[in-house]
Amino acid sequence: MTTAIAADGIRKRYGDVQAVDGVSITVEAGEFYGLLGPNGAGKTTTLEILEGIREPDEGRVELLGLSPWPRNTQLLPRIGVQFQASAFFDKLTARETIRTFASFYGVGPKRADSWLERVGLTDSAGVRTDKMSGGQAQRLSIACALAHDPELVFLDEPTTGLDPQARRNLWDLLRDINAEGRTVVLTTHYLDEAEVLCDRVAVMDHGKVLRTGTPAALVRELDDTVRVSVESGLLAVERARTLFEAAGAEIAALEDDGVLLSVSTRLPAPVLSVLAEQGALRGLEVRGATLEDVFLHLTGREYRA
Ligand SMILES: Nc1ncnc2c1ncn2[C@@H]1O[C@H](COP(=O)(O)OP(=O)(O)OP(=O)(O)O)[C@@H](O)[C@H]1O
Repeated sequence: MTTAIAADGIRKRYGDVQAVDGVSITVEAGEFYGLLGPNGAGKTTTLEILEGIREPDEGRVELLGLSPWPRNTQLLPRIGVQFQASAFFDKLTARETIRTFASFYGVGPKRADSWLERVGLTDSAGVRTDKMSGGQAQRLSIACALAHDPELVFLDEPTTGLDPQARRNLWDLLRDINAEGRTVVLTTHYLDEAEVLCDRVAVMDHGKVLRTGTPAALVRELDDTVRVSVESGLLAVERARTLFEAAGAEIAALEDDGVLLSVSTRLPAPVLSVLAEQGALRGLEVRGATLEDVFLHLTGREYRA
C-alpha cells in the first residue's frame, strides 16, 4: 500500500489555545479516513496543516510524498480541498462557478458541467450562488473541490447543516468518489457518519488523537455488552432471567420498564434463542456499542457534537 499522508508530531497553538497537540497519523492511498471529534477538538486545524494551508509550529507532514508547506504548487493539481464555509462569487450561477474553478486547472466546460451532474445540481445550474440553499451550496463546494479530478480529497464537515435526505445523498456521492480510487479525508462531528463512511478514523479531543482504527475494531475493543430488547409483557422478568441463565447467558442488566423488556449481555446468542423458543420476539431490537460508546470510554464523558 502507498502512503498518501504521513503526519508526525504536529502541533499548533493559537495564543493560549493548544489547538493541535502532537498529532501523528498515516493515511494510505485509497482510504476513506475520518478525523472525528466534538467542536473545538482540533480537526480543522489538523486538516489545514495536512493540506498545506497552515504552518504547524512543530512536526512533519508528507502529502503524496511531498512536503505541503511552504505551499507546494506541484501538489495543487493532485489534491482537492473543500472548506467548512465556502465563499463563492455571489453573482455567478452554479454553472459559471464550477466552470471558473475548473478553468484554473485547464479543465474545460463540458467536464466541469459533468461534476454539477454528479452532485445533483444540473437542475440548479442556472441558480445564482447567493440564492442557493445550504445543501446546494455544500454540493457546489464539493463539486468545485473535485473539478480537476484530484487523487486526494479533503472535506471539512461536508454534511453539517444538511437535512437527513441530503446527508444520505451526499454519503452516496462520497462513497462513489472513494470507490473510484480517490483517497478521501473528512472531518466530522457526526459519529454515525464516520461509522458508515470511513475505513479508519482518528478520534480526536483537545488537540490529541485518542485512538485510530476501523470503526468496527474500536467498538470491538470496548468488549461492551449488547442490548437486546423486545416488547414488554411477552415474558416476565424473573422467568426471563432463569431461562437466560439456564441457557448460559451472563446477564449484565435486565429490566422491564413497561414498554420494553431489555437485557444487556456479552453473549446475545443464547438470549435470542430463548426469546425465539418462548415466542417472545415481537419488537425485537439488538443494539451493539457504537463509536459514541468508544468516545465515552476514551474521555469519560458523553459525546456532544
Ligand atoms: N484562527 C484561530 N485563532 C485562534 N483560535 C483558533 C483559530 N482556529 C481555531 N482556534 C481554536 O483552536 C481550537 C481547535 O479548533 P478547530 O477549528 O481546529 O477544531 P475543530 O475540531 O475543527 O472544531 P469545529 O468542529 O468547531 O470546527 C478551538 O479551541 C478553536 O477555538
